[in-house]
Amino acid sequence: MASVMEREKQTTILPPSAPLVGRVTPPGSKSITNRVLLLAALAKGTSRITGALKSLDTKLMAEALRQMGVTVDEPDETSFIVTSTGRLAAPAAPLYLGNAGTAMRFLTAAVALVDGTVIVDGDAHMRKRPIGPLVSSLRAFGIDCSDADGYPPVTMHGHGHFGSGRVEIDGGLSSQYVSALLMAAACGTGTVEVALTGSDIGARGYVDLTVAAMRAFGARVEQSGDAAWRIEPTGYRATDFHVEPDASAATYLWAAEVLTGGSIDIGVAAGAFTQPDAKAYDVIAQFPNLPAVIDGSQMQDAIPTIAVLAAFNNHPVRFVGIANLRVKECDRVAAVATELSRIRPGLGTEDGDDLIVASDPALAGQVLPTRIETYSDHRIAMSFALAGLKIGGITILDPGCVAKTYPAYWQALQSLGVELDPVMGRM
Ligand SMILES: O=C(O)C1=C[C@@H](OP(=O)(O)O)[C@@H](O)[C@H](O)C1
Ligand SMILES: C=C(OP(=O)(O)O)C(=O)O
Repeated sequence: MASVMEREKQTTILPPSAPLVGRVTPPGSKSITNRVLLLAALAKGTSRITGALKSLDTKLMAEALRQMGVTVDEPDETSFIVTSTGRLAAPAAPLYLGNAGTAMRFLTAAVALVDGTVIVDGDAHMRKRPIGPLVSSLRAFGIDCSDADGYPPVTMHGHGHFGSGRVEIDGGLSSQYVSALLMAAACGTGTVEVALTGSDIGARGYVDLTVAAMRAFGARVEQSGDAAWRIEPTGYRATDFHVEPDASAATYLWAAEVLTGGSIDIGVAAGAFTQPDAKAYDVIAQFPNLPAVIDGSQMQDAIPTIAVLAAFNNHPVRFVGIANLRVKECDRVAAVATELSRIRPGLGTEDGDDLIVASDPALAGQVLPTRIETYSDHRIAMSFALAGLKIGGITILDPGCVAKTYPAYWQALQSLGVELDPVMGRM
């Protein structure tokens, strides 16, 4: 066994000798938790959020809201109780959002509702993730804000309201820009129209998720045509809200099930999710005959999962529509190609913005000692752990990075009978 000193630095997966069988419920959805935390903060009164995700990304959102005078209580492991005046107060210090894309983007628009100056910042990774299109769109709408050459930190000089009229946004790099504007727009002085310009948004399902959450908190938002939304200045109404489990987290369990020929009950049917990544279920279910070409544009966070699965497929797989993966927690196109090829040279290659996984069913059962670099990216850690279910010697470096969205991930694998060296607790 590895020494205590090494515990936080790595963990090695021992391929299970039997199919994985058991019950694991994924944690609450990150996307939905961070939407409803913000909407509850913009509503006057008390909202009880149950089934919520408690992880780095949602704790950073909750902390930022507290800095702006909102009371966010945490009575148990899966609930937040949010009490607000419906207004966000100017914080005494910059808001620090780590590498939480949802928190960074959603708050960049929402802090326009503050009467005063707010700095919205993240960690070194976030400072490389573009915010320029959102900031330019806010500026063109008449909101006084600036960024650092298209990247965080953002400095906002808010006037206590969002204004009214038409705000245009290029959501080509991130759908989160569109969601951010939509959520802030219900706190306008009049009707706001949010209109897409430029390239279409990749994962539209996330915008649908935003609209659904807004409606649950009393907003009136209607889609006009394919590329615009009209939002009435209703503000938000405090509401009790139950968050569904995280579909991206579910992809690791679905993949573990098909890879080991097991049976993992995640407590919710794939068809019951409202999040876009649930589309991955139908793809994963086709293993070991995954489609030869997979369009990842509508299930982006599931692509590292499916790419690792593809390594054991019966034939190669080309992933298309995944250029946005280059601006996630790390450049996931490069990271997946590099780390697959660390397992076996040529297993993953980049072709423009596409990813090609060569696939080799004979990998299963081999011992190929490999140290997987995770680039502080939870999804690289969680997806490459799947390779360790079939190949001996897979070591995941910095396993604690799963804390971003799935702090109990290693515990979940262990509860299904997977042995880890060292044994891992909650991150
Ligand atoms: O709106 C959301 O909750 C999310 C949108 C997606 O990001 P982009 O819109 O940047 O593609 C996704 O990758 C992210 O994990 C969550
Ligand atoms: C891209 C992701 O996160 P975010 O953009 O919210 O940081 C993710 O969770 O895979």
